Amino acid sequence: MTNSSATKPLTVSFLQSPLQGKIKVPGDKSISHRALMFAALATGESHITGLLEGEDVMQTAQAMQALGAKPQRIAEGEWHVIGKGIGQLTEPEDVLNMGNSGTSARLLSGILASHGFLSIMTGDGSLRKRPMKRVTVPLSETGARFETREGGKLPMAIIGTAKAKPLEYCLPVASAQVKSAILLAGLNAHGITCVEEPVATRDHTENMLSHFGVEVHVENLPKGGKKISVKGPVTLTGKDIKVPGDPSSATFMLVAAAMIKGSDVCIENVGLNPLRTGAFEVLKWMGIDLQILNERIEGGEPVGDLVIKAGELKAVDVPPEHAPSMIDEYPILSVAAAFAHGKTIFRGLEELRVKESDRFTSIVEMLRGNGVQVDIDGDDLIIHGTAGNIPGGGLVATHMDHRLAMSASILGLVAQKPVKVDDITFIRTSFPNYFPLMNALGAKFDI
Ligand SMILES: O=C(O)C1=C[C@@H](OP(=O)(O)O)[C@@H](O)[C@H](O)C1
Ligand SMILES: C=C(OP(=O)(O)O)C(=O)O
Repeated sequence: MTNSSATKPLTVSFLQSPLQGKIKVPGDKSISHRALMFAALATGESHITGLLEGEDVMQTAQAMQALGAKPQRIAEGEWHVIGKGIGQLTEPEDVLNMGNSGTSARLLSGILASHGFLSIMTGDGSLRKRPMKRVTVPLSETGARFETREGGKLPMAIIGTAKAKPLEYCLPVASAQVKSAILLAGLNAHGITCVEEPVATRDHTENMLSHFGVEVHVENLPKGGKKISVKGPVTLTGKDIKVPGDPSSATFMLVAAAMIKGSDVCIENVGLNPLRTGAFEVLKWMGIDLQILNERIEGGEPVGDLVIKAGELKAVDVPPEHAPSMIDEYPILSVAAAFAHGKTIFRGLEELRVKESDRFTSIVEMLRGNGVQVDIDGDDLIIHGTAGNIPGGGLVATHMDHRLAMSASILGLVAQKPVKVDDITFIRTSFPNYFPLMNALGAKFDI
């Protein structure tokens, strides 16, 4: 299914009517991956509700099954997992295909580094272009071996070790995937594994390890970074996990509602982990009436209901240190910036170049191809807002990137001439019911 070559284009025209109603977005993708992986590493049984059943997470489920754990679907979003225990996964009989999913590939590399068997990992055309050296270089220090294609690309062979050495590593890039890979390798190493991150990134790994009974030590550093350590080998005990709605998915609806006149939308049960909500802050800086109601803690993560009303958007200048808390939201926030009044600057976007597509370039092409002026200054993006008058009329190349496809579809709803999106199929990787939910709010996508 992942390597299916059947593309599905879509043409989107200006939407004359507002978006209204109350919806729930599917489960958080980052938390869903971790729930399946950690449940597989735990002893005993885990029960997961609200799991995202997008293709990326299903690749993780398949991989954990191929490694000997037993993930089983009970009902929509409800899964039961019989774990194997730390160090007890078993050699897969076939290649592990991680599809389009960087999180699956990188986190699993960490787990497999400290298991003493051979695995071969691959992915789809997008994932095979993405850099793996960021995990293979530090993980090699455990004693595991990684044989990659030229340039550190998938497919790769992983020869794990049951006698992994604990690592001490300072992240050269702000990446929760790299941080998590190292911590996961450390779960089955003898001694203290310590990761230092100069800028705080999403902490779902740390939170969920604690939830599974692992002692995780987190030290806040003076300049905003963190030092995280675990002493291996550890034991994880099967648990119940409640996955909150995905804030990254919710942002598509929020931006659409912010731009479309008269809109008034409520999204219930959205994850509000402060290391994920940078986009919500930016929408408020842009002048949008976004309220958070019913804030509560569920399954160890803060959640709440978001209520947004359309309004006038004004330009913002977003500093580089804000990037990790909204890294996946730049494509859709770029559409908001193009619609806004004034010149928006998004600073320090180097990490956007190594996502499902080179998102830095994809965003520039999407906007310029639809009549929006965009300037580039190193890793900064300067978007000249059109004050609600995006010309449109372009064809957006989505490059196997779900977030580009959703962003382009929303661009079409507010542009003067119809916008063509070359392929919407990859949306299934993170947000399988995106179009039905948007149409429930009144988007009238013709799919
Ligand atoms: O850890 C995670 O679940 C993720 C971390 C981020 O990637 P990086 O670690 O590459 O920044 C993000 O872009 C990705 O969608 C999910
Ligand atoms: C970057 C993303 O995911 P991944 O790295 O898991 O492919 C994303 O979902 O935007």
